[in-house]
Amino acid sequence: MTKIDIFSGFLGAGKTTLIKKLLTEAYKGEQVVLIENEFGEIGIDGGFLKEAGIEIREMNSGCICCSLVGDFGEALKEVIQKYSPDRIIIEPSGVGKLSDVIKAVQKVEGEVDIKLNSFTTVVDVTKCKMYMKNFGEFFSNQIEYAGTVILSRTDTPKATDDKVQAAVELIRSLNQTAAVITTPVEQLSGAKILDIMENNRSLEKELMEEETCPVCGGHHHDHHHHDHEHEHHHHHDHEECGCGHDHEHHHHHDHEECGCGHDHHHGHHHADEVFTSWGRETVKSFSREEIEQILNTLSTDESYGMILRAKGMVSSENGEWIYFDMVPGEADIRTGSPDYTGRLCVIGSKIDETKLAELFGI
Ligand SMILES: Nc1nc2c(ncn2[C@@H]2O[C@H](COP(=O)(O)OP(=O)(O)OP(=O)(O)O)[C@@H](O)[C@H]2O)c(=O)[nH]1
Repeated sequence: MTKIDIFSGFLGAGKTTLIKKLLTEAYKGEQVVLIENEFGEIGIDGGFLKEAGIEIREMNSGCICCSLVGDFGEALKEVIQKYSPDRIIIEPSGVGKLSDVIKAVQKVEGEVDIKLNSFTTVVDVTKCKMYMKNFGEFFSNQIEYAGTVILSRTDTPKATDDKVQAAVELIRSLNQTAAVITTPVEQLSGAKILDIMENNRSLEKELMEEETCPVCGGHHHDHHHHDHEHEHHHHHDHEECGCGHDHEHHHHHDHEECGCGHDHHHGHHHADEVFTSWGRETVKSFSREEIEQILNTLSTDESYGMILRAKGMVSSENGEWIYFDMVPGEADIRTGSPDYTGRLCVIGSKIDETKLAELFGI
């Protein structure tokens, strides 16, 4: 039996950071396979995880949701047959829909020995409101279908109590049952996080399970079995055409774009209609100051489009490599070991690729 853990989350939310923590603190000793579905031209996360000895299968393809159902099922079966791992971690594209991933896994559930173990969504607490407003279709889906929501960046000064509270309320408006983790993740052990993800027990439920039930006064073990268990319902119920899309309110006209033969119009957007990724390989060297400047420009200058994410590794003049990771208003720049070539990736909405190339001077 292979357990499947899905970690969804918008671009830059902190999925990889969380997965790394769980790999060392919670999944130790287990045979784990990570399946990533990167949106973008370059799968930048692949490298370091590969170094950690973990198998990765990347599927860089434009039509994310359909390709998920297509290659994804095969990839999943192949991995299970080849490795029979204890666990498979799926990190879907940041702009994918969690419901699509869940459906894709359910489709192979009958064919191989797997258990859909957990669906977790990482949400950047500082951007929750803004993303929900601008990219609700993708962002909200990830929250709606989550068993656990983990707030990231609750450790930063921007995350005031009011802000965290407001984010929790927004999340609650979409999902009443998920456990929402608001404690900064570094204060929790990986094992603790895994326990929350797998068991998602509300305090109410824990109280119910105590020897003397605070509600009925009886003992729940042995003969007294009351029905106080509130099972969580994940939304598994729209499975019609097998392409992984929700066609509930859609009429089937004759538009065939993504190969699944169904109509995805009427307010239903593919990630690649809304988000663009711009990626380059480059041998150009940059100084730390240049990268700082560029990232600052991307954060503040709207003429480049609505930039959601920039990430890369480039060489610098002194032989060191500069690694950067940026979400609007927040850039992490560090040095690291040389990579096989310099890589840049910028993701956003309505981005101006020509201007981006000019900005990076390539
Ligand atoms: N301060 C703080 N930084 C975080 C937290 N989580 C993630 N980050 C930082 O945010 C950046 C992006 O994190 P990743 O883990 O790569 O995010 P991701 O969701 O995997 O990103 P994509 O793969 O691009 O979708 C990195 O620089 C992380 O160090 C957090 O809880 N607190």
